[in-house]
Amino acid sequence: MISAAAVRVSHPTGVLRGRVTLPASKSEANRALIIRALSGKDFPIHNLSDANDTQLLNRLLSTPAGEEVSAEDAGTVMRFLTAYYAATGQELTLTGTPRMCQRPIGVLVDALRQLGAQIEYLGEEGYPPLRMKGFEPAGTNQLTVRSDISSQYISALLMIAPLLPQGLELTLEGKISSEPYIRMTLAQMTHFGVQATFEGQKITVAKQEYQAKEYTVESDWSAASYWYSITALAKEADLFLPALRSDSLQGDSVLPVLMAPFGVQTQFTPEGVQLTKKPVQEPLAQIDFFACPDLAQTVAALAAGLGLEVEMTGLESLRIKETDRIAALQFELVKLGAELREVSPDVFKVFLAKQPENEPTIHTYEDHRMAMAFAPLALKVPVIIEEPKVVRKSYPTYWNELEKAGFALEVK
Ligand SMILES: O=C(O)C1=C[C@@H](OP(=O)(O)O)[C@@H](O)[C@H](O)C1
Ligand SMILES: C=C(OP(=O)(O)O)C(=O)O
Repeated sequence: MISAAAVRVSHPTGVLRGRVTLPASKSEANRALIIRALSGKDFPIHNLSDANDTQLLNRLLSTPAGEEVSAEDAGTVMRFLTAYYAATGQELTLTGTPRMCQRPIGVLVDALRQLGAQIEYLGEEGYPPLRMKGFEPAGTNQLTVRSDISSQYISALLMIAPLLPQGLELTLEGKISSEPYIRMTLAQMTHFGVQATFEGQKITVAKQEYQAKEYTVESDWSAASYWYSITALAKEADLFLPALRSDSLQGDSVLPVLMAPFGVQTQFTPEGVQLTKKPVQEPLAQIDFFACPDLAQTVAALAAGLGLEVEMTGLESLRIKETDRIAALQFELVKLGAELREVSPDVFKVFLAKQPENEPTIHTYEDHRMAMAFAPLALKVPVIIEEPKVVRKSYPTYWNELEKAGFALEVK
């Protein structure tokens, strides 16, 4: 099924009970893998994600790098490896899918060049592919970097910071987008014995050594969002999601608060969370995704499915992800009878526009989150999801889990 051109998804009863398996967080896993490689030490990383983004990075770090390395469509792999290969002075070409070569990397390359990395653009200035040509410390440890485009540049720089001759003093310029991911990076560095300070717009990391220490990756809250949406759209739902914690490092663990107005009750237990369907409350007037951009598609599709009009802000970074996610949402929501319109600069609103199509076919734009965010709508009308294999990026077992939860899947 995973290789089919499309899959028709429906749910005969609308009633869901039981236990769901989630992938481990690819964000946490990929940080642990980079830190382990930088430490030069060996230690176990438990619950490593089976997501392609993580499997790919693990493979690339555990075999000698060839002349050309592909980060495929994985943003963290591309950005974290750029800094890793720079700091370790490796000479090779780093590239990715055609879409990856449209995702900007100039902020990171500029910063690494200031530190002494020799990096050449092989295509368009500011974008992969990159030719990594070695590292000669430049004598500066003070950098100012824009923080309003992608937090992945900052995380990449922070992880190599303790290896630099004088550490790093990083001043963040502008709004700090996806900030919880920066805090996740610092928390994982602390776990491995590296101290840093983050005050206002300034992050300081002295030269230090990473310590070997076991690490257990938490389940992925971004993946959990699809089960929140399923719970909200179901007639009745009681679902258990294992290995999620209330003291999570992941910013997407804001879901219990975000999803309560949509009628999802979250109960934490020592083993994970129990989701229960409740009546929809007064929905939030406006939801800001600046700190949790990966939840935007889930919420936009859910609002359309529930027939709720919701204002969304903080969507700037969506244009440079796996696809232009704003454009993708605008094209696909129409099929569900909704419209995503920019009502003022940076404020988007899901409007209810017309009757939904009978059996909409959702195009997924090589974006895992388009497939996963729209499949839950099968609880309202059968939906056809194109290119279902896209889920392998972060949640390869997604379709099996839907089947276990009573969804009917028919390969097209
Ligand atoms: O650091 C990370 O693990 C991530 C940071 C976020 O990207 P941006 O910082 O580019 O918003 C997020 O969207 C992505 O899925 C994972
Ligand atoms: C944006 C994402 O990933 P990345 O930037 O790491 O490709 C994502 O998983 O939604």
